[in-house]
Amino acid sequence: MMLRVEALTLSFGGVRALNEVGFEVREGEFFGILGPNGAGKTSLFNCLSGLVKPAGSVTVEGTELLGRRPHEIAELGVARTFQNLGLFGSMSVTENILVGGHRQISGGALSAALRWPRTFRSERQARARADGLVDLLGLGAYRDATVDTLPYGIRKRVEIAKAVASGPKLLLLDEPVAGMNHEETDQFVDFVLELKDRMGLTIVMIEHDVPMVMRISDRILALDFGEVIGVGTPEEIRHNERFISAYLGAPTGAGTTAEPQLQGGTR
Ligand SMILES: Nc1ncnc2c1ncn2[C@@H]1O[C@H](COP(=O)(O)OP(=O)(O)OP(=O)(O)O)[C@@H](O)[C@H]1O
Repeated sequence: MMLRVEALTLSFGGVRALNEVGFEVREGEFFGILGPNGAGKTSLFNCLSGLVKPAGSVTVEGTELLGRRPHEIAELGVARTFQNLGLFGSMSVTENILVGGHRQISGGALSAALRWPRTFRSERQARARADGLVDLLGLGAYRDATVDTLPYGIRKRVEIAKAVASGPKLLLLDEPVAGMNHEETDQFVDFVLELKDRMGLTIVMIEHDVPMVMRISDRILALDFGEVIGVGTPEEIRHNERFISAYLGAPTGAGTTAEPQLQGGTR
């Protein structure tokens, strides 16, 4: 199992942000996380990336993550993007990717995808590697562009390129299409699915755009008030009564499907 979360519980004072949360993500899955504001999605990601200290267990391919520091978790092959762009705006696309790839790898999915030799150490080689990633991700036209000058959708791609430059096996995407228009969102979906295939990634994604999550995910975890209210295929979640009422704020009649009403995810 790529990711196994068991009895994850996190409190802030009297607020229980996560309550006995458990689920599993299989290798190669695209796993979406949905829930209204305050459901605990960001808290969950913060647990997975070592930013907070919950109770419970989180294992990646059998290795316990809880108790490890964020850089140790990154070294175990877990990469993350944030809601706000984590880029150096005055640096070029390639320079940003070089920063992301500072954790040198000598094998793994990225090397395989780009056919790199097993050991690859020098600055020149690191640059060649970043160039390869730029091409792989269709960012060639922007290679030397300063990040601040690029459209938002492209900057988001650069951020993801930076996150995967270290050759992770598990990628955590935190609201990647927030702030994108429909066209940018569609392009992003194509981009991220190709990236996943090319690099053999497992992806876990938080996103408020319910139709997009339904479209892209193999399976979905639905959270509300820090608890799991459903895990299943998009079709199963779409018909899950607890999920529907969490989004609409009231119980709904039999046969109702959530999707037409679900655009924002706010209560
Ligand atoms: N640092 C904190 N201090 C106190 N309470 C917090 C903190 N972080 C989160 N919470 C609370 O924990 C609960 C879960 O919040 P969280 O941010 O994880 O939800 P979310 O699903 O990511 O929401 P959103 O969609 O708005 O980002 C909320 O009640 C929130 O107010």
